Amino acid sequence: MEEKPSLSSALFAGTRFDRKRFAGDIARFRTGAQPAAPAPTTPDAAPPGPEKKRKRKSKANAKKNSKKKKKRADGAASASDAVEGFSVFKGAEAKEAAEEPVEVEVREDEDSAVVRRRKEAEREIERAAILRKRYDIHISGHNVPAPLESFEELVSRYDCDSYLVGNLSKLGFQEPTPIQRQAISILLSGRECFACAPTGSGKTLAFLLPMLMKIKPGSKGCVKAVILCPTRELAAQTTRECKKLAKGRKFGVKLMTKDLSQDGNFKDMHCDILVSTPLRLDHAIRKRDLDLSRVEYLVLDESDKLFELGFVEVIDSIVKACSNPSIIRSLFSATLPETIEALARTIMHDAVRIIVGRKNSASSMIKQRLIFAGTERGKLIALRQSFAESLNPPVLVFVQSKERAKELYRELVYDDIRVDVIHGDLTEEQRQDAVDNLRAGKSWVLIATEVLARGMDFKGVNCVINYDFPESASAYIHRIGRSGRAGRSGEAITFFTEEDKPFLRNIANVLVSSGCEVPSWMVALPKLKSRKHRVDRDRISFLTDED
Ligand SMILES: Nc1ncnc2c1ncn2[C@@H]1O[C@H](COP(=O)(O)OP(=O)(O)OP(=O)(O)O)[C@@H](O)[C@H]1O
Repeated sequence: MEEKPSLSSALFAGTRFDRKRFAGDIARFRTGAQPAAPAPTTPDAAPPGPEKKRKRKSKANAKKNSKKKKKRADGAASASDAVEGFSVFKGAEAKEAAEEPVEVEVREDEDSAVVRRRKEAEREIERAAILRKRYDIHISGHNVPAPLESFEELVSRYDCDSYLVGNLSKLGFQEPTPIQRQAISILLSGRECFACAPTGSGKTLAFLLPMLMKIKPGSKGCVKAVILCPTRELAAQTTRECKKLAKGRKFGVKLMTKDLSQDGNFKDMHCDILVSTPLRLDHAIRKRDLDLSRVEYLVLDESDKLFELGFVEVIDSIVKACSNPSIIRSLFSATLPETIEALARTIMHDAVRIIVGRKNSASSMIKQRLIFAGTERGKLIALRQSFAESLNPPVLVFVQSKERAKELYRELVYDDIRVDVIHGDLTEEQRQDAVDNLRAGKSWVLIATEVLARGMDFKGVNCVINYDFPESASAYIHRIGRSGRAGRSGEAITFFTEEDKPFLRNIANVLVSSGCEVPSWMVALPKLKSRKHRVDRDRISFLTDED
């Protein structure tokens, strides 16, 4: 509890007025209108012809005397008190010249231009609201840029390099997903954001694309962007995605491996974008003199997980090491617990909060089922039965600990299915092999602990089985979110025993909020104080050690 103030102060420090970042706001203040995009030059905006001028002159003369009087009354005060925006129009020279009728006309033209721009801004706001409604995007924050209508707007509105647009198309991304529509425009306008969008909805591209558009490939020893991920597997996956998107430009994209963290010579390394887990990055900062003072972008992916447990202090020191005052920080996750949100709400400066769909809910693409298996033995029988009836690989099976992962693997390895296992006791290579084997179809079933629950993108995982009941609603949402990604449908089966029954309510509520049916007694169960559900379970394995 002690860490929060220091973390937050570091995370959201640097709230001084940044002219570069708020150039849009300054422009708006100057014109008095609120254009979300540069005001188009329409024929209406052209200066009036001579005939029009003569007609206006007589009208203007009628008003002139009263205006003159008012001007004199305002006098010196208006000149000296002029705030930045007004001084543009109210310099001493301009005042003298305003005695002439033609200047009054100019002012009228200016007035109509202001009105026109205001109308344009209103239309822009309306258009943005329609887009947000269509894509179920909810925002809070002021002057939030309009969501993208299409990837083409990256060029027309933000002057995106053609190589990047080409890469999007090569990757098969035709339309931005809702989170991409909103988060990209916000980050490109130089604003910070914290974003919550369903699993598999394209959050990775939502932070990679603006990053690649804003930073320039540079020289040795200058890290410009840092992406923090809670697990090594996710960091490796994000590095791969980033390289694919950056193809054609000489960006140095580096994954913080164990070796790099312990022996890396960062001063001589060309590394524009660094992807890491918190502990490895912290180690490199402290022991290898990694300089992060010129980082322009900091992304905390799976941010709620990063803030959990022992990571808080580490994240705090990383955030402090990224000391560039113009840094743009963003937080992304499919779950945004109230504690993290409350922290961000009170202290994030000028950040926009984006929620796509309903906060903390499962992807609507997943068909979810809860199955009562009675006992631990019952779960093993139910699993085998389900594989016998229909095994539609790839399948992910989640258990609550590495011991149980090993036990279940020993059970299933004798069955006629291609099964593999991943947990924290394996080497980094073994873990990566397990992931690659599932991706390549060499294994059909992968037994996993929580290490695979966050962010991992296996195309076409058809089914997630929660062999062990998840410890919280957010763990459930992330686990089952390994299926039903990028618009595909998926299935999630969760076994529960007598021991899990008191904890069913939380998960049943997730099912209800994503439109799945559950028996009414489940949601009527009493609310528990503890949100975490950790059970000492009987061993899975019925084999003796000699077997
Ligand atoms: N605009 C797009 N059009 C089509 N597919 C996309 C688009 N953007 C991303 N994808 C694909 O969608 C899948 C899921 O994306 P991603 O891994 O970024 O999801 P996520 O929202 O980060 O999920 P999680 O919360 O589980 O981390 C990936 O396979 C990615 O290639």
